[in-house]
Order: sequence, then structure tokens, then C-alpha cells
Amino acid sequence: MRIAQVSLIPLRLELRQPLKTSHGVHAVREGFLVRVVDEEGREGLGEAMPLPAFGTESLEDCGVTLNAWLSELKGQFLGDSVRAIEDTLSPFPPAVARGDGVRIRARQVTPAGAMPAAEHALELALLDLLAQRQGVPLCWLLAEEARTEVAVNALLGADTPEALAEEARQAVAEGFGTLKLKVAGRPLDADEARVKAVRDAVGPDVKLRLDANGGWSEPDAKRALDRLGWYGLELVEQPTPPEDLAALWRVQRRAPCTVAADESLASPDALRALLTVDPLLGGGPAVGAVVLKPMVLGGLLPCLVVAMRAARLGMQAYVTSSMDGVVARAGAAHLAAALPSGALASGLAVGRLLAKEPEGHPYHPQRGIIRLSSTPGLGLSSQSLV
Ligand SMILES: O=C(O)CCC(=O)c1ccccc1C(=O)O
Ligand SMILES: [Mg+2]
Repeated sequence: MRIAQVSLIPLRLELRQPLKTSHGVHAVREGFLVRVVDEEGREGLGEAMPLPAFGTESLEDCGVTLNAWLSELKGQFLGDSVRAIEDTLSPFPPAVARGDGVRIRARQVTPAGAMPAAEHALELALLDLLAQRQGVPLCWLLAEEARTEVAVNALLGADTPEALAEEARQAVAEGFGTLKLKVAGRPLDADEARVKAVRDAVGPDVKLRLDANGGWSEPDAKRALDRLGWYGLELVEQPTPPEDLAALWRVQRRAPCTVAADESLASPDALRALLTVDPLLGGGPAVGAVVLKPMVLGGLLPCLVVAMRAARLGMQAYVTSSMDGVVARAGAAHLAAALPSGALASGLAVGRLLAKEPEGHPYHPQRGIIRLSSTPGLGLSSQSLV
């Protein structure tokens, strides 16, 4: 394929209501839409929505980098294969990557210079274009046996028990079977009242997951899970700080539910330790699940590799957005469809938290499920989005 045209379009997403996590408050998300167009006028779309609190590059570095990569790519030929896209982004010299096309050295070997959000955007745009050229939905490039449905969780953004209960009832009435609630950063009594309010509001059959965003110390996490476990938890994301995998492992050993590593995956050392058999962590899986954030891990293909390696060690994997726009969530939905297991719902229902979500795109969940169509690529066009 020849990349005939490229463009970079700034994107600004305002949240309906600021989202409070133990990292701080998110009120607005800023990033870029990437467009690559082939000679026949097909348009591939990608999105960069950096989240520096999760270890990505800054908005400014992301923009400068994408501009440079796109101008390098313009007019170039790439092979029509996932391999050629990998080679284009590969940090390795041609003899290692065996490339047949252009190479822009996106994926850095050294984490210090990594640009995961920019890598994500370019990879997604090229995958979207390739899938369209092959006439297949994007997930088929990732796995032949990709699922057509992806279950998603509702993220409850309210703060008080009363408001949470109302939000939870509404989400269940909309058909969501899994609810997610941010905890930590407040007294345990307050979190217990919030979790209890949600459980009382929705009854025992709805899955309830918590996300502490690393905000508990190890003793805090043990105390919290001893108490909150009584309300029936599906899992808890990142109970303890990201770098201390041994603490995470110890928390998992006595937790009443699955512990999912999320922020830990943004640290290259912690990720390496998670994905290798470490005798210090008992020689088995460190935790029950890993959370894949394509924006943080630098694209769908790196996420797929992490999922495969996690599965080999006995860890589940699921995908979440990082409060992204439609294009990134679409890519993440295709990744979720291609994972080894779809047992855990994906965190891709965040459109309901955004102030101006575009209408009429096919990635709105219906009754807690995103259904993937057989439209080639992502099935989105930039005209309908900006
Ligand atoms: O999982 C979801 O439903 C939404 C994703 C989410 O919670 C999130 C959004 C922005 C930044 C971090 C996180 C997180 O999972 O920790
Ligand atoms: Mg999380």
C-alpha cells in the first residue's frame, strides 16, 4: 500500500462530570486523530490520547512525534501485511525485523524514549487501512477466531453512596451485567458505604469490580478487601502501588477475588516480572488478571503479545480504554474480540461519561455488549467524527 495522504487532527474530549481516581481528577482529555489515506482514497484512522499519569508521553511530545512520523510516512510504500506494519514501527534494524518497507523507528527499545500513545495511533491507522484493503474487520488481522461480541462494564463515576446507587440501578436497567467503581483515596468506612450502596441497589447477580488505582498501601489493601469482599467482588484493579509486584502477589494470595494488575503494566520492569516465572513470586502467576490499555502499551499488537504471554502463565486479560475517543475505543474493542478469552468484561463503555460523544457510530454498547460488525477495518470515517 502507498500512503498517499496523512493528517493529524487535534481532539479534545470533555467529561460530563470530572472523574475522581486516586491519581487525581480527570476533567478533560486531549489528543490527536491520525488519518492515513491510500491511493484509492481509503482512510485509515488512529487515535492518540496520552495519559502521562499512566506513563505515556506528554501531549506535546506526542504531537511533535506524530507530526515527524507522518511526514516521514507520506508517499511511502508499505507491504500489505501486519508484518510490514510491525516492521514499520520496529525499533530493530532491518536484518532483525526483515522489513520490506519504510521504517520510522516508533517502538523504542529504551522505555525512556517510548511514545506509546503515538505508536498506538499510527499502528491503529495502518491496521485500519490494511483491514479495509483486505476487506475484513480489523479483529480478523489479530485473530482468525475473533469473537463478534464484547461484553463491557459500566464505569460508575458518582461519589456519594446515594448517587452511586442511582447510577448503578440505571446501568443495570440499560443491560450492563458488570459495574466498576473507583475506590481508595478516602476512608475505608466511606468506601464500604459506597460499595454497600451499589450492591444493595443491584442485588447479588450483577458483577461488581473495584479499581483502587494503586491507592492503598499493602496493609490498607488487605484491610479493605477483608471488609469489601463481603459485598461480592468480581475483581479489584491495582489495589497497591504499581512497582511493588511482591505486595500485589501477597494481596492476591489472600484476596477474596481476582486481583488485576493495571498500572503495573506501564512499568517495563514490573511488566517483565509479571510475564516471567519468578521464584520470588511463588513461581506461578503473580495475579489473576492483567489489564491491557492499548494507549499505554503502545498499540493493539503489543497488547496481544502481553495477553498471550499472560495466558501461558495462567493469567486472564481484559482491555480497557484510558478514557479515549471513539477511534481508540473501536480499536480496543477489536483487540478484546481477539483475546484468548472473553470471560472478563472490557472497560470500553466510557462514551457515556463524555460530554459530546458522536452519535450513530457502531461502538455504543447495547445492553452491556459491543457487537462487532463485518464492515472492513474499524468501520469509521473521520467525517462522521469531527
Ligand atoms: O475500565 C473502565 O471502565 C474505564 C477505564 C478506567 O477506569 C480508566 C480510565 C482512565 C484512566 C485509568 C483507568 C483505569 O482503569 O485505571
Ligand atoms: Mg484501572
